Parts: sequence; C-alpha cells; structure tokens
Amino acid sequence: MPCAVFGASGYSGVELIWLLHNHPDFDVRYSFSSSARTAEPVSQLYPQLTDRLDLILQPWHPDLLSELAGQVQVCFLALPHEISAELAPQLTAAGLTVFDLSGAFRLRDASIHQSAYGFALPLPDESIAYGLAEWTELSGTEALIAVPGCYPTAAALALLPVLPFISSTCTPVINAVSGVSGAGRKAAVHTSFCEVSLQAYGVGTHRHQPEIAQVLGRPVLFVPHLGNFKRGILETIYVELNDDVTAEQINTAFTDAYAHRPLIRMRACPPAISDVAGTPFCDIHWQRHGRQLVLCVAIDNLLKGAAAQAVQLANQYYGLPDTAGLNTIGGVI
Ligand SMILES: NC(=O)C1=CN([C@@H]2O[C@H](COP(=O)(O)OP(=O)(O)OC[C@H]3O[C@@H](n4cnc5c(N)ncnc54)[C@H](OP(=O)(O)O)[C@@H]3O)[C@@H](O)[C@H]2O)C=CC1
Ligand SMILES: CC(=O)N[C@@H](CCC(=O)OP(=O)(O)O)C(=O)O
Repeated sequence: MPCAVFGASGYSGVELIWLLHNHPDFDVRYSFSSSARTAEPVSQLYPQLTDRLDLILQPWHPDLLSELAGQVQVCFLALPHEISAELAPQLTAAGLTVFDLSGAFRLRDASIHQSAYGFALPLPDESIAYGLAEWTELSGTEALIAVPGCYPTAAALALLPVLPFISSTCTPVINAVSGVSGAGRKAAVHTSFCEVSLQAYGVGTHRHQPEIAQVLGRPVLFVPHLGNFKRGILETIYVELNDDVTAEQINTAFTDAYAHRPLIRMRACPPAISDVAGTPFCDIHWQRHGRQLVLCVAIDNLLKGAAAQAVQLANQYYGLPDTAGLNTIGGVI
C-alpha cells in the first residue's frame, strides 16, 4: 500500500515512518517536512536511523498534490491541528484516505471544538470516523479517520469497559502524567529539559477533557501533569461504582472487552511507564476498594497514543491483523 507521511520530521511523524517502513504491507513513498526546511535525509535529524532508514524528508508544497494523488492511496498526518484542518479536506477531495493524528477532527460539537482549539470545526461530522482502535469498527470506506488524542486513548481504554457500573452521580477523576515528547519537537521554554520538573497544567481546561467526555458520554475531571522523562503516559483514574457491583462483574467486563485484543494487556499489578515505553501496548490494572474503583493505565504517547494506533487503525481499515507491523520494541526518539 503506497502511502505518504506528513510531519515526518516531528516526533510522532518519525515514529510513523519507522513503523510503516518496517510494515509488510505499507510502502512509504513520500515523507514530508514543512516548507521551512530543505530536502534532507531523515537520518540528518534522527542520526539513530543512519543506515537503517534511507528516506528523504521533502518539504511539503501544495503543488505536489496532484503528483501525490497519482502515487499513493493513503496519507498519515502528524501535523499541527490547524495545518491538518486545512490540508486533510484537500487530500480527501483528491480521493486519498487520511489518518489524521491531530485534534482537528476529533470533536463533534462545533462550539466545544472552537473553544478547545481556537478555530472552527473544519468538516461536517458525518464524513469523519473517530478511531479509538479497540472500540471503533472501520468499514474501510471512510475518507478521514481522526486518531484519538494520547491522554484520551488511555482514559477511554480503561474506562469504557466499566462505564455501566459507574454511579450516575460520580465524575470520574483522571490524573495523568506525560513525558515531554507529548509536546512535540519544537523548542519551547516550558518543555525544555532543564525547566521540566513534575507539574500539573491545564487543570479542567485541557482540550482533552471534552474529548474524553465525548468518548464516554459523561463529564470527567481531567488533570494532566508534565514529567521530566522522554516518553510515556501514566493515568490513575478514580470512580465510584454503583451499589452491589462485584469484582467478578468488573473482571468479566474487561475480559469481554479485551480478551481478543492483542494490544491491550490486563495487568495483575499497576503498570509502570517503562513497561510500555517503545511499545504499541496499553497496560491496564484495576483495584476495587468498596465502592471506589482505581484504574491504572499506561501507554507510550508516541505509539499507542499516536503512531502505533494510526497503524493499527490502518491495519483494520485494510483488513489486516491489528498487530501487523507493530511487533517492535524501542521507538525512534
Ligand atoms: N507528541 C505526541 O505525543 C502526540 C502528538 N499528537 C499530534 O500529532 C501532531 C504532531 O505532533 P508532534 O509529532 O508532537 O509534533 P512535532 O512538533 O514534533 O512535529 C510537527 C511536524 O509538523 C510539521 N509542520 C509544522 N508546520 C507545518 C506546515 N505548515 N506544513 C507542513 N508541515 C508542517 C513539522 O515540520 P518541520 O519539522 O519542518 O517544522 C513537523 O514535521 C499534532 O497534531 C499532535 O497534537 C497526537 C498524539 C500524541
Ligand atoms: C505533554 C504535552 O504537552 N502533551 C500535549 C498532548 C499531546 C498531544 O500532542 O496532543 P494530542 O494527543 O491532542 O494530539 C498537550 O498537553 O498539549
């Protein structure tokens, strides 16, 4: 399957080209950076790929669109939200299937989208699939698949199986910590390594709060933190259960949801970030204390939270096993 990756010079983009390069069914024909760069080998930016990935990063220019449409069938976009919002409709109009890693197409409600992202929702709802891989059935005909956000992926995978058991008066509390790669490659003082400690940000106002609420169909309180490590997300989630919910019911709910899902691992003890960093897995552990349920969930933000979930969705889209091309451990950055 010939494909193109936009934003290939960035953190989630480089993970994408590495996964797709090693995938038995995809062939990366184009890897684009922004027009601010000149053409250069990807190993110039990521020396760890020297002699391992012989791809040229090509600056994107809109004049390339018709050539691209003749050469590939599918595009992966790892771009800033506003850039995806503008480019994705042009690619789908040219007949290309788009997997978009940005937040441009995730939210359904136009006013919530406007206040979360600061620009108008780009397309009508009907043309977009929200692709939480374990919970979305792709038909293989969708033009545009919005890959969920990194924090929402972890929260939704942990909470969806137990949703029927959560008390109607409870607001799930999602306490999350992310590594610095979550903020992307571009330089900024607050994500500069010596500046980062461990600190909450965007409390109750982060754009992922409405995304998580949309997936679950109920309000949540989401508290992200930035930690001084490279990659990975750990979320500890607190909910109150209905009366009389048994441990066996919870266990059965997770087994029913995930027993045949190879990228979800139910864990006997709380997962560590190092268990999932560099892997496409989502690790989940739960513990009940009376009516309180504590869920611990870990993913790699750049893989299950971005590039690997996009590849998993593309696998589903083209009728391949979820794990095709994802049997790797390591990650690029
Ligand atoms: N980092 C993460 O953990 C996750 C990120 N995402 C989403 O993925 C997307 C990319 O994020 P991330 O990889 O972190 O970002 P980076 O900042 O690391 O990379 C951004 C990429 O976009 C390119 N780009 C920027 N502006 C333009 C433009 N005008 N035209 C074409 N290309 C452009 C950059 O090119 P250049 O190098 O030339 O500037 C670079 O390749 C974002 O929407 C983000 O929200 C989703 C889940 C997790
Ligand atoms: C640590 C950090 O800064 N994380 C980013 C979220 C990661 C990301 O890129 O967001 P999407 O999943 O929506 O694409 C943030 O809080 O904005």
